[in-house]
Amino acid sequence: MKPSVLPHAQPQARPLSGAAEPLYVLKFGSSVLRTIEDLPRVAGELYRLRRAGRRIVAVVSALAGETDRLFAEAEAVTGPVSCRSIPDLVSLGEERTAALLRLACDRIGLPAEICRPEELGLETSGDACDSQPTSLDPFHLEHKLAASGLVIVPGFVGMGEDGQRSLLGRGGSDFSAVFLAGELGADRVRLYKDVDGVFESDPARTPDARRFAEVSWADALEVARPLIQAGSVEYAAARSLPIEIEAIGSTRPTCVGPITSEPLPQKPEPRLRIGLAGYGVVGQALAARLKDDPRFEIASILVRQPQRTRAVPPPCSLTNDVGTFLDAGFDIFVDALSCDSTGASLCRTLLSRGIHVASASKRVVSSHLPLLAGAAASGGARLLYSAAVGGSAPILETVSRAAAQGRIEEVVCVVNGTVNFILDRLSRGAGADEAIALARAAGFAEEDCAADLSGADAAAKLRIIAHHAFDISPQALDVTTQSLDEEAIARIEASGERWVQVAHLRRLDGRIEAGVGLRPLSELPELGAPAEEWNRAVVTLADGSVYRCVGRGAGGPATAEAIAADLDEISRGRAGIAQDRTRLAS
Ligand SMILES: NC(=O)c1ccc[n+]([C@@H]2O[C@H](COP(=O)([O-])OP(=O)(O)OC[C@H]3O[C@@H](n4cnc5c(N)ncnc54)[C@H](O)[C@@H]3O)[C@@H](O)[C@H]2O)c1
Ligand SMILES: N[C@@H](CCO)C(=O)O
Repeated sequence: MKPSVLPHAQPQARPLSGAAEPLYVLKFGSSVLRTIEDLPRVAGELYRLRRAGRRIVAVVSALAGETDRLFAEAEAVTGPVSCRSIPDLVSLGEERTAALLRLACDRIGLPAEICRPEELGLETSGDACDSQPTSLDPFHLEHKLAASGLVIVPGFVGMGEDGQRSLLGRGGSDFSAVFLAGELGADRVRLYKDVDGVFESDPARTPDARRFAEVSWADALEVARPLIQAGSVEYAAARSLPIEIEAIGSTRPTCVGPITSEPLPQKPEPRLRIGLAGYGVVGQALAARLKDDPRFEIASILVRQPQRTRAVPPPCSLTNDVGTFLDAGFDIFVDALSCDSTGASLCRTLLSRGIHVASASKRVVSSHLPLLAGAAASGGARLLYSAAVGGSAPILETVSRAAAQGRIEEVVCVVNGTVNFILDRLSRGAGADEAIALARAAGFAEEDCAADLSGADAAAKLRIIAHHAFDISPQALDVTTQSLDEEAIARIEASGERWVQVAHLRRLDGRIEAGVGLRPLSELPELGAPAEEWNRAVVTLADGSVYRCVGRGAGGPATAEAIAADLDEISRGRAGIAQDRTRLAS
């Protein structure tokens, strides 16, 4: 059956200005954003893709049931009288989700902007509550995208010919996303659903339904009508625009595009088992983050004191015995320990046995990287450690991306959340002891806070950054440090200025100069204004091009998100994960 194609206006697709990074338009509807409990997984998916260097327009629907509730509320006021202004009320559902999602992004240190209906430039025609998009003026959207790389757009709403809000008809957020993708010339448009693609029939009712890897626009209109809004499929067909349909965390979207392939039976993927060492600030935040992720199961947790009460109930029993910890059997080891010797020895042993490792410990990674990389190579395992540097600020990814483009000349960064937090508070009149106590209470500081204050923590991170920037061994780098001691604090307080602990790497006379020092922020305009525990990095190449990134440098949720993205990466390469868990015992 051929789709009936609506007569949409078809302006030429325009790439966004300065479009270096691929642009993805993603849509999160009420099947994946049912309640506020679902926000962390959606924010995590956005974080994962931003970290991988994608620019994102994220279109959201109202939370489940919200649109019906708002229509009913409107009707309670209007009765049978037809009112043009119903979209003003009903579109609040999508605006609320956009604001909630931005909060969830902020919590994990992912900058995002919201493009409100009046700024979006999406014009519509037809009935106010069942309109068709006709054109897009992306001026504000482009501006916001250039500023943060992630723009959240309330779906389902546009502006009618009379300049008032209009609605795109039920399921219209799909249409918002596909239309924006088409008009912006996006590299991908993906609609996230609670099912992993398009099936012959609803897998909730027919569990053995087969799944399409590819389904044509016309066939999608036949088999996937309840899943994808028809208008968006018709628009995509008219523009020859492929649409991806997938569940969060999936690696195999259905492509709704030019062809239909034979559907295949679904094989559920077994969960990946995680051995989590450390159940403090980071370990507990990771357990909370993975609670509803069907891909992972925390199988074993190693701690110092199993009897202590924890704020996040552990998903399995805690042990302080390494043998018992290992006996549970797992595919991935997460190092969230404060004890370096235990962490280093477990990482090395497990990597050599083929167990993948995600580490949050800059001390372990900066001191043992060549050894650990060797163990990973011999065991055929992956070693990831994004969380060890910058918390959720994707500093290592940004540096690696820059290094792939050209010769790095300089890296200037803020990489210690605790010190940045303290200096920020000092500049706002707090006393040093109070600021340090607040940083500790927030879970930013190391077990021994002296490592933060002395610059040793930043120096360890700088060594890892240098490895990614200049391909040198972390241990080979000499780093000068300056301590935030009483004398420095007195000098900073007397200056009345905002100071930063800045870490830098610079090519100088054929060697790499590296240092961690305290400077007034006014001397470092390129750093912007990193507030509280936020970290940032500015990477400059020999040709003058500049790469930047920001994120929360410390704290449970941000650090756990970086680990979750590492776990996601491991899960995506799961073909390489051996299923023989007896390796642990050997
Ligand atoms: N807190 C942060 O903001 C943050 C951010 C990024 C990285 N990190 C790193 O993550 C790791 C954990 O940090 P945290 O803040 O969660 O620390 P934490 O002190 O809150 O927790 C440490 C955990 O390690 C366990 N532990 C310590 N020694 C042990 C031993 N010998 N055997 C078994 N268990 C042991 C403790 O019982 C505790 O569960 C550290 O390497 C830290 O540098 C922390
Ligand atoms: N103590 C560290 C934790 C993140 O590595 C900091 O404050 O930056």
